[in-house]
Amino acid sequence: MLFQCIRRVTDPVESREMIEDESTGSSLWMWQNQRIQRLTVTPSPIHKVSKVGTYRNLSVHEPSDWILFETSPNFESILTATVKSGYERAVVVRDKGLEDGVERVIFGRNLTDFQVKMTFFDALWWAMGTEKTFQLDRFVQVDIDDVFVGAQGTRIVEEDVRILIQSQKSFGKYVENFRFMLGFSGSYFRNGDDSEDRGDEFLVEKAPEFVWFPHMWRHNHAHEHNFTYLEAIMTQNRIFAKNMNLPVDYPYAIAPQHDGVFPVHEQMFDAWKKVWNVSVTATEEYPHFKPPTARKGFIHSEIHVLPRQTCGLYTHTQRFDEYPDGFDKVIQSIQGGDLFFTILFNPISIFMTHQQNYAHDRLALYTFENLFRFLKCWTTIRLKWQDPVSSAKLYFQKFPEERIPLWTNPCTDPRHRAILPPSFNCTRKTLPDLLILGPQKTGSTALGSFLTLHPNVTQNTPVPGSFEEVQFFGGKNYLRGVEWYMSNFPNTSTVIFEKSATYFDNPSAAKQAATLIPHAKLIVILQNPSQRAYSWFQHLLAHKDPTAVSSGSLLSILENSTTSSELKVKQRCLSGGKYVHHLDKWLEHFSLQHIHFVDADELKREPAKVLFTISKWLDLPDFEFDAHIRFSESKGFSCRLIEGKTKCLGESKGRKYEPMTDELKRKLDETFQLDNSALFKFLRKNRLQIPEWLEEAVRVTA
Ligand SMILES: Nc1ncnc2c1ncn2[C@@H]1O[C@H](COP(=O)(O)OS(=O)(=O)O)[C@@H](OP(=O)(O)O)[C@H]1O
Repeated sequence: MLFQCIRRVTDPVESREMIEDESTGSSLWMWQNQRIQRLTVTPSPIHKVSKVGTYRNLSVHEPSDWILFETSPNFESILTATVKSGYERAVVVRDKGLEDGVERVIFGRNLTDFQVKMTFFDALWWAMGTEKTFQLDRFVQVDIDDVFVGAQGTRIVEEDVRILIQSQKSFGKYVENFRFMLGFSGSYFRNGDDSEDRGDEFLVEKAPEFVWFPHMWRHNHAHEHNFTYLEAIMTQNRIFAKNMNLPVDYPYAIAPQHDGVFPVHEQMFDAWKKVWNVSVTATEEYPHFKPPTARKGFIHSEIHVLPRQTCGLYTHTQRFDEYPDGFDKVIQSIQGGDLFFTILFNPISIFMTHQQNYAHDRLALYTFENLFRFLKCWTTIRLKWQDPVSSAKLYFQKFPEERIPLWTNPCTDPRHRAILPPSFNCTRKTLPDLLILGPQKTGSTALGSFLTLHPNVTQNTPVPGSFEEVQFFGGKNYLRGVEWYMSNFPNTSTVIFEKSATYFDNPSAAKQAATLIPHAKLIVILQNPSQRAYSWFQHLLAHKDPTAVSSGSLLSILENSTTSSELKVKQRCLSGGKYVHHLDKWLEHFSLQHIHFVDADELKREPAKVLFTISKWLDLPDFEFDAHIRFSESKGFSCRLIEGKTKCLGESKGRKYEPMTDELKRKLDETFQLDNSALFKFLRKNRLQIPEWLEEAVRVTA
């Protein structure tokens, strides 16, 4: 409620309490504990989806707990109640802002009533200023899965098919171009009694009336099979479709029980593409079956996965009186309940139904006819059908942020674990416990190599093409999926870590890492950002980066960058050093207790001490790092001692180059001044060790 400070007076006519807002001095008056008889959507610029002029009479059993507003030239009703005495008052009022210059929409009640709820969303869209761009089109697709699957006595017969065709035509009144989409597993064709077999035959005779899409040959669970087998059974289904002249016009398929779509079974995706050229599917499982309102889409391996909705009907719901919890639940869901709002909120709704819902009492036809009618009656939205390829295009245009999936750990979710291919071995540890985030050029390789000296610690197997790093989160490898990520880690019970110095300043890495490995610990190395930038520039020179080479110096890049390649070099040199800026992202997803900071200078100076602290933090048994790390005079850095031999990092780590000029150092220190001071404050506030270089940097600029 907007109003907190109120004055009560008693209305002599209705003996109800009238309340005046004193907190703002507003002249809005309201009535408490009202019973209302009718609700009418009043003309107003705010209504977008609610159809103006529609009204409904409320039952006498409705509670008398409504708060109503008195309208006036300053406050106009946008949803009007008629009360017993015949007076009209506002359930939702628009404050035109004439008193204090602020326009508002004020609700006197919670959002349980669907008209109030619709008005609330209209008001939200209005407040966000979306009224001009607001789209009223809603695309609806009704899939009838398993048109041939079902036990005898549950299946459709010829008459059901006739009614289905009629309904498809009559639904066209509400949904432009409406077509039912029929999913088939050919092996079950003519698997019923005589009348049901005739039903199947008739459906195939009438095949061109519908849009068809494949499941498997039988009701196969994809996760149980490899590519070869999946290819074979899909091909069988394809031959069936060809022999029966089923028009499979769109590259759309549905996996039985969504098995193989999420968690992704790569081999099913490959077989789909090879046999059916599939580019669109839908699932209820991403990111998870529950809650249905949070379902999303994603694109993987060029297949567009759209979210799929349930409509309260399942294979066992064939008759009105058998509906679990009573059929009233479905009616409530249609009449301003979940089903109604599913269509309202989603630009594209793909509903799953089954053949059985169109047999016997034909509950699906009842449900959708009433749902479409109800929507048509109460809203201004335009219901349409379009093919799944167009829907996928539209969906990912509207929600581009959903294109890249957010991988979860299927092994920790019983529902997902049950449909995992055997290649996902959840009995062994497959994901890292620790990430060394970098940033780049801070000594992350040295730290990782020293850490592997501990017998209870293992690193990922080296990945070719990315300096041995996995570079999964926030990078191209992320698109290769969880199974690929897991394949980089050995089967071991020790602490597993990977270091990808690209993670720290990547904008997507924190969220992706937290979604897959929420309990992982993280290490961040704090290197003087000026030194880090210079080291990165040396790295570019060593790799003969044309922009770095032609610029002549980092100073020139900092001062004169204009071209996009120069700006990119500049950004790459500077970005990683903006510690607090990037840390904010990681701290959105991980607690500070999960993050350990290493001073890069200390790592160079006293690596064994740094490693000792880390092993304590990781709860590892004591290990004498001292005895396994030696300083190499020729390298100028500490190296591992393995079987008596000094093993230093390669030439690209600990390069020999001229030190920074004073001028460049000044310029860089100046550039990082604010970032350094933010890092200093952050560490001090959280009682974390402040590196000497940072103390110095802040002192100099203070
Ligand atoms: N023990 C040891 N051996 C070799 N190098 C060491 C060591 N400790 C820290 N360093 C410093 O590490 C810098 C390279 O950092 P990274 O490994 O994080 O670089 S990378 O981003 O992974 O390429 C590298 O930067 P450059 O000196 O510019 O080559 C080193 O300064």
